[in-house]
Amino acid sequence: MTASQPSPWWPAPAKLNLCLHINGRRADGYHELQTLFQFIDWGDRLRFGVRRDGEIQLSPALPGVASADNLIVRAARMLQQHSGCTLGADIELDKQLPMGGGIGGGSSNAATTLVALNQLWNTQIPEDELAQLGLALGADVPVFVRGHAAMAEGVGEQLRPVEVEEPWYLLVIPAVEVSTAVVFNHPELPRNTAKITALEHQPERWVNDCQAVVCDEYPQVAKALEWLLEYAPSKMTGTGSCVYGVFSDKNSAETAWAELPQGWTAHVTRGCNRSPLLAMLDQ
Ligand SMILES: C[C@@](CO)(OP(=O)(O)O)[C@H](O)COP(=O)(O)OP(=O)(O)OC[C@H]1O[C@@H](n2ccc(N)nc2=O)[C@H](O)[C@@H]1O
Ligand SMILES: Nc1ncnc2c1ncn2[C@@H]1O[C@H](COP(=O)(O)OP(=O)(O)O)[C@@H](O)[C@H]1O
Repeated sequence: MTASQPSPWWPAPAKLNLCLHINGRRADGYHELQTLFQFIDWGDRLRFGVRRDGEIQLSPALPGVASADNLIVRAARMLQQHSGCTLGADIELDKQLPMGGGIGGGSSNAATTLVALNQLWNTQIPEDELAQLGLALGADVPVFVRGHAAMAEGVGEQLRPVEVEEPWYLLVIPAVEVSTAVVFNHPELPRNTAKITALEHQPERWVNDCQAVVCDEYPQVAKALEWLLEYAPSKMTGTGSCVYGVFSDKNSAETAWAELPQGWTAHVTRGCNRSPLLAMLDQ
C-alpha cells in the first residue's frame, strides 16, 4: 500500500488597487470606477479534500462570519449548483489577511475555491464562466479568478489585463475594519473624476478617490499614511483600511519597516502581475 500524497496548499493572494478613480454614480447607487488591480506575493492558503457525500465543511471558522456566509462555502456551493456536481469538500483555511482591509482576502478565498474545486471535481467550467459566477459573490472575485493584473471599469466588472511595474511594497495594516458600503455612501466622496484613456501607462495620475473620506473617518488610517509618506510615495488600497508605500527594491522597503512604530503591523511584499494562483495551476 502506498501512502496518499498530502493535499497541496492553494494560494489566495491579496491585491492592491494601484488607483481607484470614481467617475460617476448609477441610478442603482453603484459607482462607475477605473481601478487598477495588482496582486502581491502575500496571502491566505487553502487546502481541499474531496468528499463523496456532497457536504462542504470549512475549518477553522472565521470569527464573526457564519459558515453559510463565508465566501469559501458560498463559492463551493455555487460551483456545485452550477455544475450539478454531487461531490463535496473538506476545506482548510490558513488565514493571514486582515478582513475589511481593502486587500480582497474574502474575494481571493472565493476565487481560489472556484478554481481549485473546478479542477479537483473535474467540473471543467471554462474561465470566462467561472469569473462570471464569481462576480455574483463580489465585485473583486473575477480578477482573482483570471489571475492577471488588470484595469477594471464599469462597476468593476469590465477587466482588461495590463502589465505594470512590479515594485516592492511596505503594506501597513491599521487595526480597523472599513466597510466598503459606508465609504461609497459617504456624502463627501468625490464622484466626478474624468475617465482617463490608457490610465495604466500614467502612474503619475493614479489616485484613490476614497482616501480622503476614509482618512477623515478613521484617524488610524490617516496616521499610517502620514508615517509611510516620510519614506515613499504612498496610497490607500481599495476602500481601506490598508495603506502601502512603493519602493524600487526590497532593501529600502525593509529599512522603512525596521522603523515601524511599536504596536503597528506591516508586511514587505512584492507586486505581481501574474497571480501566485496561476503559477500554481501551471505547475
Ligand atoms: C471598490 C473595491 C475595489 O477593490 O473596494 P474594496 O472592497 O476592495 O475595498 C471593490 O471593487 C468593492 O468590491 P466588494 O467589496 O466585493 O463590493 P460589493 O460587495 O460588490 O459592494 C459593496 C457595496 O459597495 C458599494 N459599491 C461597490 C462597488 C461599486 N462599483 N460601487 C459601489 O457603490 C455598494 O454600496 C455595495 O453595496
Ligand atoms: N473567507 C472570507 N475571508 C474574509 N472575509 C470574509 C470571508 N467570507 C466572508 N467574509 C466577509 O467579507 C468581509 C470583507 O472581507 P475582505 O474581502 O477580507 O475585505 P475587503 O473587501 O475590505 O478587502 C469581511 O468583513 C467578512 O465579513
